[in-house]
Amino acid sequence: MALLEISNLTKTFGGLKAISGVTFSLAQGQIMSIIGPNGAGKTTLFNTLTGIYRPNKGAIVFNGKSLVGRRPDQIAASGIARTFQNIRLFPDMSVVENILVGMHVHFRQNPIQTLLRLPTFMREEAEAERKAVELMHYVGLNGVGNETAKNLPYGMQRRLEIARALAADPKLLLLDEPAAGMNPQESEEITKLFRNIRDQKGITILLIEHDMRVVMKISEHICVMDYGEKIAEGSPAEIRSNTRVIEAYLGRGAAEELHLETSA
Ligand SMILES: Nc1ncnc2c1ncn2[C@@H]1O[C@H](COP(=O)(O)OP(=O)(O)OP(=O)(O)O)[C@@H](O)[C@H]1O
Repeated sequence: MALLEISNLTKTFGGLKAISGVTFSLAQGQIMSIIGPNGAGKTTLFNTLTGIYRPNKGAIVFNGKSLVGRRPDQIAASGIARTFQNIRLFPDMSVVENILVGMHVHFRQNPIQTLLRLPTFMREEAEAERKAVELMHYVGLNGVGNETAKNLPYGMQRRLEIARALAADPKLLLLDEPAAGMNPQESEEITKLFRNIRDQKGITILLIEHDMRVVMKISEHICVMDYGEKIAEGSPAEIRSNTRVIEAYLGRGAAEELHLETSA
């Protein structure tokens, strides 16, 4: 059964169709990318999926339940976590505190327990901190638990965002341009991290990415958007040789280069 099924999804802003009748599905455990030129509607798709926008038409079914009309916090609690195109951390909080924020969707304490610092609260807090430190190590951040988030180098802030998303224990992870601003070595390392997240934690991944080396290396399936419409979908090899995708987005030179690199 598909974990996520999107059918005939449409989102307009005034007269502009940012998403126009898009249909695709994502199987449990799959890594899928959404690519396409600037303004194609990729981020709007994420914002519609996570309840920031309500679609004008269409259905979004996650884990057998409709998400249309549900609030972002309800959607997060149902198992969808995301990172953003522009990193959104709590800049003045520590690394561990930022990860703890990601866990709040599952905290069970009520305000009385918290205020009185009852044993249940203390136990849950200690357990949450232990889990936060574990996740910090998992994403490759070591010895920086007490550092203020804003003082971390850019690549480490990206990893921290991923740790915070994982802290919510998601079934589906949405990554919006996770390799943006990274050098080739950093993007290669982060690609490995995504594969580990899927292989070791069984988390399904949907990513928007402009770095075609990352996309072609990691994706099992690719969906291509242009002017709000899905213009193609398929395996990396199918997408690299799709004439419409080459014309709308990849360009002939880039497609040939990618073909040579991946067949080398
Ligand atoms: N809140 C909004 N109000 C009005 N128009 C919007 C809004 N959000 C997005 N748009 C428009 O919808 C279209 C799709 O934008 P979107 O950001 O989803 O594209 P994208 O594929 O993510 O682009 P990029 O690769 O540059 O991030 C664009 O024309 C954009 O200007």
